[in-house]
Amino acid sequence: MLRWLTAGESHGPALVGILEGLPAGVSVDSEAVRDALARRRLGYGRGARMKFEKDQVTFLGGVRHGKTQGGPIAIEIGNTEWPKWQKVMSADPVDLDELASMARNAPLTRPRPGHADFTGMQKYGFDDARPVLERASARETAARVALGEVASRFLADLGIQLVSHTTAVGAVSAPQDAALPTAADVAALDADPLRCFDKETSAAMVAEVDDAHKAGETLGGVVEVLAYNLPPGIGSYVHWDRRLDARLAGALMGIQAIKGVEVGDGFATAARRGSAAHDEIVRGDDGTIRRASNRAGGIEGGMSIGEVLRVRAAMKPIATVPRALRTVDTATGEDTTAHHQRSDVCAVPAAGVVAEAMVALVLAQSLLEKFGGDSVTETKRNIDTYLASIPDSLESTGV
Ligand SMILES: Cc1cc2nc3c(=O)[nH]c(=O)nc-3n(C[C@H](O)[C@H](O)[C@H](O)COP(=O)(O)O)c2cc1C
Ligand SMILES: C=C(O[C@@H]1CC(C(=O)O)=C[C@@H](OP(=O)(O)O)[C@H]1O)C(=O)O
Repeated sequence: MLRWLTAGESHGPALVGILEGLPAGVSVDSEAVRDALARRRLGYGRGARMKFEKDQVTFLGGVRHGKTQGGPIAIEIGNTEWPKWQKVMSADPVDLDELASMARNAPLTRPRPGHADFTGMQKYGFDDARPVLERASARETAARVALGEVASRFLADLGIQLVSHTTAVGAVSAPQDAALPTAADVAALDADPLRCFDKETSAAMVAEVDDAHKAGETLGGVVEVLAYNLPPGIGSYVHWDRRLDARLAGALMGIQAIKGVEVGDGFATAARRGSAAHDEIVRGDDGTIRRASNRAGGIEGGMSIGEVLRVRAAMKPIATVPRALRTVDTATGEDTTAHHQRSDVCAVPAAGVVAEAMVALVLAQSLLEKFGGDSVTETKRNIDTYLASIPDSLESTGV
């Protein structure tokens, strides 16, 4: 079973991610993880911290000479902000008088609506939102992207490629019928300020971010993740928690600020009549069975069907709004406005990279559940044997 965990605070010394259950023989190194993390920092509308902070990557275990070894993989991502926060975020007790004199340590008692601040204080018994926001912060997604990159390398060894892109920022959306980007388009997507595949839409998104910034506002949007060459039969219809769509939805929903998930045409499908909603099974020119369309987004009955997997996640606008929202000061009881320092205006492009990482982890987990394997070679052999065992009468796309 593939499982993963992250630990660490936004301004602590480092984040740590652990991935357990990946076979041996996956090619990955620090540079690959650094590149993945650099992609997460991209995007028009991100805040000051993205410009001056660097992600310092160290493998602490599980990889030797550029190959996974089959044991747990531990990756540390150092926070370069740490020197400024050493006292405030020290694990060991510190001189309280010194701490009291530090502006950086002033208790955060004006909880921000849309964040975990207020309820986190209630729930964990804090009189300061600092410990809440330190762990609730999306800085943690750096650890997920690091682990997701290792999972992506495994998928690539099996011939499966992932692509993520931005389909909406605020009220600006890419055309519904726009062509889907493929693995060959990833460099172009990463070079686009919003990671949007449609140039005209991207320019409109830049203008939308500029406008929001000027108005002291923030923006959300929608990202899409595509998986190519996924074999049919990953996941299962037999039980709710084995459904691939359920797992993907949970993983995407588990990203900070994601408030909606769609598989395939999702909500649009709900408005269609049945005959225009599903993907007819037809015989292609080469004689194999395929789908006449892919409205389902590559999943039926909780299983991959061999068509392109397509999932979307909707992100709410950044909650630390410069035009500060109303709150109550928990120290004085007075009505006030929320705490605000620096913040992103829009982090949708970064959320796409995080969503891609979560999809990579879930697909790797579901593939390993079906095919197992202690080495990548063994997993690959098991996939090939399964595909070869499907009778001619059932041969379809992806087989
Ligand atoms: C990549 C990424 C970057 C984010 N950056 C910020 C930020 O700079 N400021 C902020 O207030 N929220 C930011 N967020 C969102 C908050 O972390 C999120 O709104 C908060 O955790 C509450 O959302 P929840 O109710 O879904 O947990 C970011 C989210 C992601 C995915
Ligand atoms: C640090 C990252 O994102 C942070 C996520 C975040 C939040 O509230 O989620 C708030 C901001 O942190 P700070 O308040 O320290 O500037 C972002 O910069 C990162 O993505 O690496």
